[in-house]
Amino acid sequence: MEELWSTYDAHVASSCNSYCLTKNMVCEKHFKKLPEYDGLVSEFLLKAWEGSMIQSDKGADPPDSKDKKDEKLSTVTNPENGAEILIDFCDSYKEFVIHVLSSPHEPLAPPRGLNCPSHLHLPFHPSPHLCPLPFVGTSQILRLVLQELNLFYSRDVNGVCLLYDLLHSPWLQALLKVYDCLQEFKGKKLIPATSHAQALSYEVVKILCETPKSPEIQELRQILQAPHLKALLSAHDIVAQKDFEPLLPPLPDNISESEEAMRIVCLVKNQQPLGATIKRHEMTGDILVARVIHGGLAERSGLLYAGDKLVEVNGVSVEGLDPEQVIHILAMSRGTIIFKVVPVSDPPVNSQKMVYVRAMTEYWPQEDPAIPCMDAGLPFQKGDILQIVDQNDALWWQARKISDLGTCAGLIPSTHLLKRKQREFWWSQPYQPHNNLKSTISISIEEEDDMKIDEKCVEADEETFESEELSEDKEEFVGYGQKFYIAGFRRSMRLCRRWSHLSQLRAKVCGASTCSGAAGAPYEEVVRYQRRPADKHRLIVLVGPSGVGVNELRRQLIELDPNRFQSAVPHTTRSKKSYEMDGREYHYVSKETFESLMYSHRMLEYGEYKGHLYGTSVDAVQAVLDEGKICVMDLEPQGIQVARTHELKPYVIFIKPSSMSCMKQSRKNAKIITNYFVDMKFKDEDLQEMEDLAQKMETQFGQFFDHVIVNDSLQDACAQLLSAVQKAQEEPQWVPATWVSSDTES
Ligand SMILES: Nc1ncnc2c1ncn2[C@@H]1O[C@H](COP(=O)(O)OP(=O)(O)OP(=O)(O)O)[C@@H](O)[C@H]1O
Repeated sequence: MEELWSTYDAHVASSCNSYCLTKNMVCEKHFKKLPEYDGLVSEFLLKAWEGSMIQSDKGADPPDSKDKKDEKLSTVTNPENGAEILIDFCDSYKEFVIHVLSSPHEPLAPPRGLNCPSHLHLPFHPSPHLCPLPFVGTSQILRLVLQELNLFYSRDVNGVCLLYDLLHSPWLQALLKVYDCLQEFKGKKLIPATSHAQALSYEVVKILCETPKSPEIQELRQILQAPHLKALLSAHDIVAQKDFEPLLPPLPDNISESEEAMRIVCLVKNQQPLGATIKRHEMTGDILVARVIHGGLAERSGLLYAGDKLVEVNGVSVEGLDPEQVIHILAMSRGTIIFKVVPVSDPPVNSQKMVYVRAMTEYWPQEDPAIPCMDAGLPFQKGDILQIVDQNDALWWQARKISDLGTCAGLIPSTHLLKRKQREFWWSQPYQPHNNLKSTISISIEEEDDMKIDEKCVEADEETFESEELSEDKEEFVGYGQKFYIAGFRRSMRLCRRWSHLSQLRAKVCGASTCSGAAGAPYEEVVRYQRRPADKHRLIVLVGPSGVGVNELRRQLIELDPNRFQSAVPHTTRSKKSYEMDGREYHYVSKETFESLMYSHRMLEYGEYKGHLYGTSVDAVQAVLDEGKICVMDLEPQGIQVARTHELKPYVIFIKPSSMSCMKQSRKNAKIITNYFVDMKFKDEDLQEMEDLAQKMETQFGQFFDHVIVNDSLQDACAQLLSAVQKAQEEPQWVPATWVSSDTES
């Protein structure tokens, strides 16, 4: 019985309190508060509760648990019972509040519950004055509620303790005070007290100068003459003297019943574009709002929607006009533009979620005659991350660059449209490079030829080769003067990377593979990825034109902390030399094993050099990552696509040459590794070639580069590399969405 009651009490008590709160909150808007009712309610509840307890105590025998349901019923139906009185009172109190609010000028009658139980002897002094109420804040109401709760608190009513603590908490009180302040200001229309505050200030200063000096006068003069206050008053006057509220023309009196409902929209033109495009309806010839650009003036006004029919612009009827003529009227208008529109019956709702994509191609609206409005187009470059805000239109989406999220969105071609454009272009101009859309599909034969090394050189003296390779082996064996051995720097492997057979071999394998599967997609959906400390590290891939310093930087990074950074051990089919160890310089495997790795796409890169196969496998990279280290590898750009899997999550850093003049200076003593000379100095042609190649790489593969480092000063470049590698592992980065969706295998 007691358990039943306590639950019930807590419920009724909180209901009654919420009535008080509701009453006060509603009343405050219209009438003076009636504090006597608040006290009355609590007093009444308390007495009713005591009454009910007396009733329950009077019950002859303690009830059995099986009868609990019946008891609850009898509790409610017994007229002498406190619970019923409580409920009855709450109902009548609610009715009373509603009555007072709905008919404020009628004389007050006491609430029903307050008259009935004579044994409670409640005093009742209704306030005869109901007049408009000054603002009574929520924090004040809370204070009153707390006062009432105090009564319950002192008598240890069940559940009140908790409620009291909650309502009494300083954070709630502070929050409500802030809320009150905001509410108070919300209702106020801000009108300047004077539009000549600056002149007034000068006047005051003048008077102060003439009055006898005192510290207060001195201080006030200083304040009024401070430049920031002068600037503030000047800004105030500029705003105060302007009338920003456009005046709408009066509605005509003679609007017939049958006339379509019109909306008159008034926009104040500023430096920004209007943010809407128009079109002509093919059948009716009506001028319609085609789209409203997100974040633009029209969208922010909330008054124009795609599909609205334009009737007039600045009082000029648009009937029979071309969209261009309407645009001309808009362009000529200054200040306020008034549209008369027939609103669309069903304004479109954008319920799509925001999508982020990486642009895999570049787009220049100025060079695209098909764009509905050139000025509304959003130009972007390969690798830009775009926030797509609207995909309602099948052909033209709306997007922003994440580097510029505060601006209004722009039009970009949809995936479907961009692919169609690419197809049309390829069919129509097979021999021309595209002006505004450059393919992301793998390297063309012509350009690939530019990237591979001159075969004449490769066919140079084999003997020189052997002897030079041997001497390099020895040098490499001692690990650049260090006590540890660094794999993956052998000259044969590096030359092999550049060797033309690489692309030929890859062409054979990829004919049947999916390695260029997503190459044609103009946008790649991306998400923010933050590597958790327990996750494996991301693979670091360095890319750059031959001779730019990729290997030098990689070596310096590894030497900096060999326990943290490591290369993957490559595979080769050549036989092991006497001083070599399997798994240190290379993994020595048979041609069959190598080919099986190749055909099962477990090779990130591979090539042939002097009749032997060389390459780096996914497993070799994984082995480094499994040890908890960061694997740093050097890849030809064509290999990036293969490495882009959720398994390795590569972070690609492009090493870029600096300007020719800087390079001539910095590479004075540098040596190129070639297959025909050892320790050859850079010639001007080499540097020029490096620059050209870097440009080609950026144009073709720039969309895959997560970071670019210009290798001018070796020390700076190395510091930048270290910081980029740390960021890649520790800070959130944009990665393809497929890498993080758990069910997707890439
Ligand atoms: N910033 C720099 N300043 C001076 N010399 C540099 C700089 N960066 C690299 N070098 C030197 O340039 C030469 C070529 O560098 P490196 O061997 O790293 O080129 P690479 O990009 O790996 O080319 P490849 O792939 O053809 O081996 C080396 O002698 C290296 O020490």
